[in-house]
Amino acid sequence: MNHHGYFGRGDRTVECCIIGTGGFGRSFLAQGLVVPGLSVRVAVDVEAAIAAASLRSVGIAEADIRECHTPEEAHRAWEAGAFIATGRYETVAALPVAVVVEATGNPEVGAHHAARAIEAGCHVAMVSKEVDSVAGPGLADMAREAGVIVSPVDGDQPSLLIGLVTWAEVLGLEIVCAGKSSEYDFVYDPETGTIDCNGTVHEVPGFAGLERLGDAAVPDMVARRSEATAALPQRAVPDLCEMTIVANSCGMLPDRPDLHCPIARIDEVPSILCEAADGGILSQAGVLDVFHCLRAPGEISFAGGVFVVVRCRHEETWDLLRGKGHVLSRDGKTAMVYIPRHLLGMEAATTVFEMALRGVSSGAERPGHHVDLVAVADRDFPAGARLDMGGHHHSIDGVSSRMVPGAPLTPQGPAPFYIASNRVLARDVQAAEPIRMSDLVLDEDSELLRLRHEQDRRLADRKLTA
Ligand SMILES: NC(=O)C1=CN([C@@H]2O[C@H](COP(=O)(O)OP(=O)(O)OC[C@H]3O[C@@H](n4cnc5c(N)ncnc54)[C@H](O)[C@@H]3O)[C@@H](O)[C@H]2O)C=CC1
Ligand SMILES: N[C@@H](CC=O)C(=O)O
Repeated sequence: MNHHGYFGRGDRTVECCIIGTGGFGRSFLAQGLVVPGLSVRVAVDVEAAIAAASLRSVGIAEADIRECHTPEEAHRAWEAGAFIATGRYETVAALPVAVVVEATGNPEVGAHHAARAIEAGCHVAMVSKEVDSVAGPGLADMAREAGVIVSPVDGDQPSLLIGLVTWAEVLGLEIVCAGKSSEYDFVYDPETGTIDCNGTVHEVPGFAGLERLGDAAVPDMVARRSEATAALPQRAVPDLCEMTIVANSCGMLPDRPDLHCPIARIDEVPSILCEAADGGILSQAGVLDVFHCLRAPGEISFAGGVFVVVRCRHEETWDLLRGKGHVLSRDGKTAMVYIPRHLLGMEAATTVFEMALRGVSSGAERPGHHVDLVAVADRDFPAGARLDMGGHHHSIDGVSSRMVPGAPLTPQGPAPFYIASNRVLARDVQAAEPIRMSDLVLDEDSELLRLRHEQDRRLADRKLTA
């Protein structure tokens, strides 16, 4: 596909506002300086000074930046052609911006910004997948009614995987499994008997002999690797959150609520993430999962990329493809096709252009509510405990996540993970129990909760599919 032809930009320029100038936001700001037809002149963070510092950090001269605290100041700065830094989206909401990129990663704040941006007539590039996992299908529907689009964003895996899945579907390939590798590889060094994961080195003496699948039985090898690396986290909330968004766009489900998350070398994926009847670990085909990329120091990484494992139907073609280096399973029944990249804000412009120039989302035109990402207590919690969300993974200490069939909120039903986050427990919760809506002290002013109720209402009115 010729991307210039696909986007048909001509001499148009798309004006954007970035909200949240952290790791993702700054990568988008930096790219905004070099993408033809992309202008990112408006930056929002918790304080104007922080947004201004982010603008400077990507090379914008101090003299070209205005810190604005009122809509009038923002208007004047816009007219003067300056870069605008502000501490509140409301200050810049009236500016003639086509796309708001929401990248705070904060579920409550992200929900507020998405709702206000839709009201302002802007498309929303929803980097904050936390919001999407709670109310994405409803938001997409609300946006459509308002004549705009809310989309997952290229640069993060949900959008990239939706692209790969739909590409495979267009080509008539049968998808056995679709997913991504986890954010950081498991780098095993046989000389030291350690695994390095994101700079933390773990002693894994039991891993010797498990480096390669060879002729071993897959379920056995997967279980032994998992046991030998019990010290390393093997489930991460963002991974399940990302697969929830893909589920709601593509109508695919996980094989188990916490995914399998096997530890696998790149060339082993189609032998592992295939049905048990073909020697793999899946109980069915057409499911979502994640693998931890196992490699040796210095070996190439999967780079948190996305993949589909597809059924090899025409033996001769796949034999040819194997000869060209494609990754087939041991018995040749399945193959992995993959994109070993996710480039954060560096590649978000393709979603911005899809929305602003083509009037389409990078996700589904009408995402359904197929899956909820819910919270489960891993230990006992007393009433009054606060479920603080924190860290790079936006996780809650002592709480894990599951992907379960999507359903409207009820007092006895499980709470979406990011509705539970940052809330106080109204009653004791025992280990291994789901955290239920009635277990939480809820703030009825919550925008996230309002959006979720709106989604549930649209589902009941059959505006959305379940
Ligand atoms: N950092 C990464 O490697 C990637 C991050 N993402 C996604 O991007 C989102 C953001 O993640 P990061 O950039 O890593 O987070 P971060 O913590 O580095 O940045 C978040 C920014 O939002 C700002 N912010 C918080 N509340 C705000 C408010 N009320 N108004 C305006 N700004 C506010 C913070 O001050 C901070 O600058 C998350 O949803 C994450 O999943 C996606 C792909 C990769
Ligand atoms: N999807 C990101 C994680 C961000 O939340 C990654 O894998 O880098």
